[in-house]
Amino acid sequence: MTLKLQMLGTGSAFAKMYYNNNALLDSGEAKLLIDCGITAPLALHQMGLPITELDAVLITHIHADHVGGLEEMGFRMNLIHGRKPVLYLAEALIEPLWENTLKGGMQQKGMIERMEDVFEIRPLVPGRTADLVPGIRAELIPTKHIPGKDSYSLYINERLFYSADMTFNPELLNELVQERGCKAMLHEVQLLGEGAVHTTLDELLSLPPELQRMIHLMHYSDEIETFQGRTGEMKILEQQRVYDVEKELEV
Ligand SMILES: O=c1ccn([C@@H]2O[C@@H]3COP(=O)(O)O[C@H]3[C@H]2O)c(=O)[nH]1
Ligand SMILES: [Zn+2]
Ligand SMILES: [Zn+2]
Repeated sequence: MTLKLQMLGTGSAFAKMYYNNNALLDSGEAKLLIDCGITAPLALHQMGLPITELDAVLITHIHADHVGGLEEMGFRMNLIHGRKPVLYLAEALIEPLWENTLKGGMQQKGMIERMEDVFEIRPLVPGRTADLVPGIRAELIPTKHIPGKDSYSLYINERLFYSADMTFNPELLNELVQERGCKAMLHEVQLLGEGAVHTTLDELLSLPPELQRMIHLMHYSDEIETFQGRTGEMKILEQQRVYDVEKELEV
């Protein structure tokens, strides 16, 4: 079973040269979308991938570059295709995603009163590996991003770490490699400024070279071109390129 990765976008929240940092994982048997930001429907359209081809969506946290495309996804799937998209998310995100994000645009008296009326909700328990779609299982790992807002990274198929949005956590990265057999890391990076809510390039460059070699950078700002050749042993994920995870991303 070959796991393929295609980033719909590799941009940070306010990037204008890249779509939102949302990922398509294809196991050959099923397709999982990780996060569905504002630009995700447009990116999928440009990739020529119908939303009906997605077997499930997993949400890591509630920022618009990670959930801003769910209203369109929900309405199109239900109103045009007569299907509820499968939505995986931590139990702690279910209520705020509906009450604070989706309800405003999607609630319709007598027709759509709850998120369950437009999505097939599949709650995830952090720390427990769940079978998401055929060929893809994942464990939610609570990570620090915005104080007071829940946010989760992913450990996929006991070999691939997906940071989502998080501040620097070298202990976690070391533990994943040394104790859990991690073979590749897709990691967000903030290129400029202090890392208040993200992980900075300088922080990642402080990691040992052998760990850096496992890291592929994503969720970056428009300045990324000026950082070519300045990312140590780390590579920069290319937007919409299809990667064979084992052959091209694992060390
Ligand atoms: O305390 C805060 C809260 C938010 N922000 C910005 O808003 C963005 C929201 O999406 P993001 O998580 O990809 O990136 C965040 C940052 O760019 C910030 O800089 N500091
Ligand atoms: Zn983000
Ligand atoms: Zn965020």
